[in-house]
Amino acid sequence: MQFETCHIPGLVIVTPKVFSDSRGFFFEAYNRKPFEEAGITANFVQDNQSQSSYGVIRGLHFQRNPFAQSKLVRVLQGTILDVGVDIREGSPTFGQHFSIELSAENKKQLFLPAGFAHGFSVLSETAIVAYKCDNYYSKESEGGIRYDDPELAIDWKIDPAKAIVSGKDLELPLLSESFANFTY
Ligand SMILES: Cc1cn([C@H]2C[C@H](O)[C@@H](COP(=O)(O)OP(=O)(O)O[C@H]3O[C@@H](C)C(=O)[C@@H](O)[C@H]3O)O2)c(=O)[nH]c1=O
Repeated sequence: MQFETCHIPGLVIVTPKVFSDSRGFFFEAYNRKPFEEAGITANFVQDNQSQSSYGVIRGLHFQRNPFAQSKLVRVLQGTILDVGVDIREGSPTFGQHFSIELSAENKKQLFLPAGFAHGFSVLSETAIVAYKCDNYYSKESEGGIRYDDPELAIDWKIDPAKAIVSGKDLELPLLSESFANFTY
């Protein structure tokens, strides 16, 4: 299992060790010990799974305290562009985002600690996404940011005319509306 960091502290790219043989392959998607050794001590309590077709963008979502969630995201089928936006108050990288292609083929996972807004776009015909969360779903604690906030300028790598976004997500506020007190 390989753990890599990126330009935003806290985000971790996890690449499993894959054992291939004549039957197919095997890998450990999660094992508490190496994750803890890599500094990921999240106590996962909920597993989610969604299926989406090409052009779907889900996000950008987060939950407020006391239900803020760390997430470990992977793809069971297809390819997505997974995106994390730093919304940690006082963070030097506040408002910056990181994106990475996660696919059933590359088997990469993205760990996002609490304090990140999360979203993904579907780059393949369909995609099944699975993610572990270390806090329970709480409708009352849900928050979000517009996926097409010009300030974030996220390239979702899909034709904007083909974007499929839920009515709920289209009504999300901009980063500057949610975090009005923050100055760059
Ligand atoms: C997230 C969630 C939703 N639901 C319900 C609420 C709603 O009726 C239905 C669909 O919810 P949503 O439209 O919010 O689903 P979705 O847009 O897929 O929401 C997810 O997006 C990705 C990007 C995340 O990071 C997740 O944390 C989550 O916010 O499922 C649960 O019962 N439990 C959950 O944990």
